[in-house]
Formats: sequence, structure tokens, C-alpha cells
Amino acid sequence: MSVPWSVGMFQTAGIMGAWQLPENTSTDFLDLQHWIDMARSLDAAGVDFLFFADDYGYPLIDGRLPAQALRSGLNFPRADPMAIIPALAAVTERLGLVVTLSTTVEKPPMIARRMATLDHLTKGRIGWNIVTGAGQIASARLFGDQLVPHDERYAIADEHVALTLRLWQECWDDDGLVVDRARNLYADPDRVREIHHHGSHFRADGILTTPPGPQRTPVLFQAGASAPGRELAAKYAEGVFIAAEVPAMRAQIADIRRRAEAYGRDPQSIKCLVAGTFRVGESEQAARVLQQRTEAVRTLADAAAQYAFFTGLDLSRMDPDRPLDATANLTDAGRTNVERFLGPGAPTVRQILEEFQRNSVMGSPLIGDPAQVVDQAEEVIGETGADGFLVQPDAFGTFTDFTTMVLPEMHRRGLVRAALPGTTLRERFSGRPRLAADHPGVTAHTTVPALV
Ligand SMILES: Cc1cc2nc3c(=O)[nH]c(=O)nc-3n(C[C@H](O)[C@H](O)[C@H](O)COP(=O)(O)O)c2cc1C
Repeated sequence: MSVPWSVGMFQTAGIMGAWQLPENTSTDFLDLQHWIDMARSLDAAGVDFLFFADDYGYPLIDGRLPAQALRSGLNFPRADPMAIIPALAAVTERLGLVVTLSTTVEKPPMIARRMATLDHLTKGRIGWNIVTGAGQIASARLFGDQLVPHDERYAIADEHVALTLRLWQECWDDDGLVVDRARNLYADPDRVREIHHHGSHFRADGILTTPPGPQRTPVLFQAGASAPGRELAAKYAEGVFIAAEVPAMRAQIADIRRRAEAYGRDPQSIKCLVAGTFRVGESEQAARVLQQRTEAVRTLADAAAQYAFFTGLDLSRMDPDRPLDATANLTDAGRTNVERFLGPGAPTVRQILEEFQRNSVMGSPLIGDPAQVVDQAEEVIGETGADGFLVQPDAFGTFTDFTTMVLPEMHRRGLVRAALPGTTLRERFSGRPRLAADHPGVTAHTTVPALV
């Protein structure tokens, strides 16, 4: 736990909040101006970063997209957030930009090159959210691939990140790019080198052709809280996104920090951000009315389709009066939202559906006037040991309620920084320009002979 808190903002390149409400503007997500306006206002508000979740997958039940997912716009449709990022970099000065790329779908040199390019274009404000893929069943089908079993996806992710880090950390020295016209020397052959990686899942002999940007390696985030997900976070993440009930989040954070210590990392160097919904109004009454309007547009059928997206499980076919079967956790889709509902005092299937109808994956909202929601936020941070929030969009798909009502109250209490230090995302997020000295991207670094 640390003060000041880090504050990031959650989006997808799709519809957000309760799109059925007339005030919701997220239906403009295919209009670049929608994103430009949002990024500008977040830049002015001084939050740490704007984050885009992403996935090639979508809800799938019995091998088909359920009609309900289309009707209600559930994790469908989606655009590609990577295409939006450069435009946002051009109209903002301080805002960090964090984007998701899956280690199951993308190959290491592709991620390394795109992220290194974006590190330049954003002037060191880019971050990578490492995931193995929530909607992996639909994604594998779309790509014509076999569904890779859950734990193997994480083994692939581990090797993927190790290789991608080598491409960022080892191929170029800081002074490899010379651009000396008098000496006719563009890049120095003594300061650029091949890496060689021959692993179980990847093989690479070559060079990342993009020179390092201001951060060299983008800030590394991770999301996916199953046991192997927490292991991946403990090894590589600088920031982790979590969403669950408070006791579960406390346990997840403690577990990630414990595992990080076993990797020789400072456990406090991993910042854990709670995915928080701030349902705020000028008065508690106004906030409750907004919450009711938001809940009213979601049905139990919506909840079932969305649960299927995250877990591959069809709750609508299960006995509503019993808890999930313990074997549910053998699913080869995401497991965070299965593990979350197992164990002592486990809810029934009906209760899980009702929880998903209200809050989907994000846990209970903080509801009230600005002072009340910030009181609740302080409690969540105190009880979980988290380091800040990944703020969900409001009911209208934007962050206006947060930036105009909640953030000023956080500032008044000294919970967030008055001014952002440094210029890069990593400087602001963790106070250092590059990966920490105990990060495996640095400790695993071996000096490789340069080109001759
Ligand atoms: C705030 C937050 C953001 C997330 N963003 C993504 C995302 O962009 N893409 C994705 O595939 N999974 C994302 N996840 C994780 C998924 O919910 C899912 O748990 C994961 O991809 C599957 O891994 P698991 O088996 O460890 O749960 C996010 C989770 C949280 C809490």
C-alpha cells in the first residue's frame, strides 16, 4: 500500500458503461474524436494513464456467439486499440497509454517492435498489459488454432515475456544509434547485437530492428488472477490489475507479493491496482438512482453470456440452487472468475448470475457522494494493501463523474499526486526511468557479443 495512489482509467475499444442510457457516448467508439476528447480531458485531469483492455475473443456458448451478446453488446463488437494510440499520443503530453497484447496470439518480435515504436511515438508513455487471453475459446477458433490448455498458455506467456524482454534489453546499447553524418555512421555495429533464444515454445535468432525508446522496455502490467496468472505477475509485472471481492483481492495481492519475493524482487515494487467502479453523484440519493438505472438495463441472460466469455461456462444450464461444481476450475478459458466463486461459503449459480448482472467481473461499486466514495476507496486500499485504482468508466462510458467529483476529493485528502513527476510513464508510475535492478529483464541480461 502506498500514498500517493496510482490512478489509471479503464477502457476497451468498444461500448462501455450502460450503452442503453441516452447519455451514454461510448457508442461513438469508432469515431476517433471520441477518444481524442477523452484523452485530452484525462491529460488535463492529471491521472496516470488510460488503459485499453483487449481480446480477439467474444462470448461463445456451444461454439456459437449467443444472440444475447449481439443484442446487448456484450464484449462485442470491438475495434483494435493499438490503432488509436498514436492519435492519443499526438494530442496529450503527460497521460500514460497502456494497451493489452496477448502472449497467446502475438509473437514476441511483433510485440517487441510495436511497443518499441510506440515508446518513441509516445515519448516514453507506453505500457503493455500482458495477458494470456480472456476469450481464448473464440479467439483460438477464429485463428484456426487448437485451444491451448490454460496452464500451458501461462507457460508460453512466461517464455514469451522472457524473450520479448531480451529483444528490448539486449539488442541495442543506449548509444547504438549514432546518426553521425560526418563519420557516415548511422548505427554502431559494436553496439547492436543478435540474441539467440532456443526454448520450448519459441525460437529466435536475430535483432529487434527498432532502437530503444525512452523507457527501453514499456511499463509491464499484468491481468489474470488465476494461480499461474499470479505467478506471471510476480515474476514480471510492475503493475497488476485485479478485480474481486475485498477479501479475495487482499489474498491475491498478498500472494503476488509473496511470490515476487521468491523471485528476488522487492514485493513493494509491484503496484496492485483495484478495478474500481465509482458510482458517484452530487448526493448519495443521486448516485443510487444512477446505480438503479445502470442495473435495470442488464438481464440475467446478459450475465450468463458475459460469464461464458470470461470462463467458457454456461451458467444458464446449471442447477441455480447449487454452487459451481469444483471441476469448473478445470476450464480452459479464464479461471479468475471461477476461482472467485469456489471454496467455503461459495455462492449458488443463481447468486453468481445475480452478481454478474450487477457488477460483471468488477466487484461491487463504491456508491455515494464524493466524500462517501472516497471514504469507501480508502477502506478498500486499507483492507487490501492495494496501491491505487483502475477506474471503470461511469454509466455513460466516460470518466467525467470521476474527474469532476471524485478526483478533486482525492486531491483534497492528499491521496493522489498534485503534479506528476518525470516525463515517462515509468517515472510517474514507479519513480524510476528503467526496469528495477532486481527485475528479471535486467538480472537475466547477458552480455552478448556485438555484430562484427
Ligand atoms: C482490470 C482487468 C483488466 C483485464 N484486462 C484484460 C484484457 O485486456 N484482456 C484479457 O484477455 N484479459 C484481461 N483481464 C484478465 C481476464 O479477466 C482473465 O482473467 C484472463 O485473461 C484469463 O486469465 P486467468 O485464467 O488467469 O483468469 C483483465 C482483468 C482485470 C481485473
